[in-house]
Order: sequence, then structure tokens, then C-alpha cells
Amino acid sequence: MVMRSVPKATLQRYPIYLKALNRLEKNGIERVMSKELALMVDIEPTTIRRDFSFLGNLGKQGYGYSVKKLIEIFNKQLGVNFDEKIILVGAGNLGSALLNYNKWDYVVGEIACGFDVDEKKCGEHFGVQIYPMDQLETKIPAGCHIAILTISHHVQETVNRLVECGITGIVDFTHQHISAPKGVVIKAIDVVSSIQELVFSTNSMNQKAMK
Ligand SMILES: NC(=O)c1ccc[n+]([C@@H]2O[C@H](COP(=O)([O-])OP(=O)(O)OC[C@H]3O[C@@H](n4cnc5c(N)ncnc54)[C@H](O)[C@@H]3O)[C@@H](O)[C@H]2O)c1
Repeated sequence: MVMRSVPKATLQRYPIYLKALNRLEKNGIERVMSKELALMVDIEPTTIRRDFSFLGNLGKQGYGYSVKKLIEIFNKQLGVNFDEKIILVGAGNLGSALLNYNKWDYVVGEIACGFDVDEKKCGEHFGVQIYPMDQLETKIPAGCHIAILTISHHVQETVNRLVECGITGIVDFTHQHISAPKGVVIKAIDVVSSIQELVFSTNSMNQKAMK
């Protein structure tokens, strides 16, 4: 059903729509106009209509979109899965914060379990079981593809092991340069670079304003 190649910016907005659509469905709403959705997600109705045009024929204009149909499309055609079994590797400060926040159901899934080299970090944390790292190969949930990496040591070796276990997507908080084979996607999250980018763009805006 996805007809044309979807621009990156559009793909980045799909999870936002999905979250709002799930909320609507939970509240028993069957159809939604782009104007109504716009108010929920703070995105222009024209942008929403253009973004949805990549999803194929969604019905007659003026009748609103079927909430159920859109959720189905996002779920099946785009491979977005609410039941993604995610693992967390490294249950230290950052890892614990993410475990505590583990409220991604209806959006992507949840952290099913975690792993750590330090036995003291193992056991149940925020309702999630943390296993010793030497049990990675045996305890990783079946069908798990996504790992969150919040470790501080032996990053590349750990990535290699995760890939061997079938991980194809890594959310990487480690700040380290890591490599992975083709087909494995690494999404680096770095607060420091984000701040640097912000400082750079606010400085250049200020310089332009002073000219
Ligand atoms: N991306 C960001 O913006 C950002 C911000 C802060 C910290 N960090 C990075 O995140 C990582 C975690 O930071 P933290 O403050 O939570 O550290 P932390 O020391 O509190 O936690 C790290 C945890 O990982 C475990 N660990 C270390 N190496 C491991 C391995 N190879 N396999 C399994 N477990 C392992 C440790 O036992 C510990 O429990 C660090 O690499 C840090 O540099 C990134």
C-alpha cells in the first residue's frame, strides 16, 4: 500500500500521528479530520494530508480518515509494531531512568528485560528483570530486534554480541564510535551534540539579527 518512497521528515512524523490515533481509538473515535488531528499533534493540516497521501487511497475527501484503517496501515504496512520487545543493556544511571520511564506501550512496545555485567544491578528494577550479561544469549526474548545501549565499557564487543543474537536496531547512548554490519541500524542519541547544535544555531541566528 505504501506507493512512493516516503521522505525522511514524513517518516519522522508518522509515530506522532500514530500516538494521537491510538489515543483517539482508545476514546472510541472512529473518524478524524486532518484539522482535528492537526490540533492534537500541532502539525499543519496540509502537512498531514500530504504525509498521509503516501499511504495510498484513504477514502473520499471531506469524510475524515478512518482511525482504525490508519492505525492498521501504520502497524502492518510500515512495520510499526506496538509489541516490539526491546532489551536494555546497561542498567546504570541512564539505563535506570529509561527503565523507570518504560511507558511506550501503544507506541512501540516496551523494555522486556535488561542485561548488565554488574551482578549488583541484576534482579528486578522498575518491574523489569535485569539478567547478568553472560545470560544474554539464553535470556534475550524471541523475536527481539531492538536494543538500547547504555553501557560504559567494551561497547564494540557488546554490539558484536547483540548482532549475533539477532539485534538489527540499536539506540546508542554511549558517545562511542561503533560499527555494525550492513542491515543493522544504529541510532545515536547524544545530548551533548544536541546542545552544541542548539548553541551553534542560536548563535548564528543572533549574528544575523545583529547585522
Ligand atoms: N547520550 C548521552 O547524551 C549521554 C548522557 C549521559 C551518559 N551517556 C553515556 O551513557 C552510558 C551510561 O551512562 P551512565 O551514567 O548510565 O553510566 P553508569 O556507569 O551509571 O551505567 C553503566 C552501566 O552499564 C554496565 N556496563 C558497563 N559495561 C557493560 C557491558 N559491556 N555490558 C553490560 N553492562 C555493562 C555497568 O555495570 C553499569 O551498570 C555511558 O557510556 C555514558 O557515557 C550518554
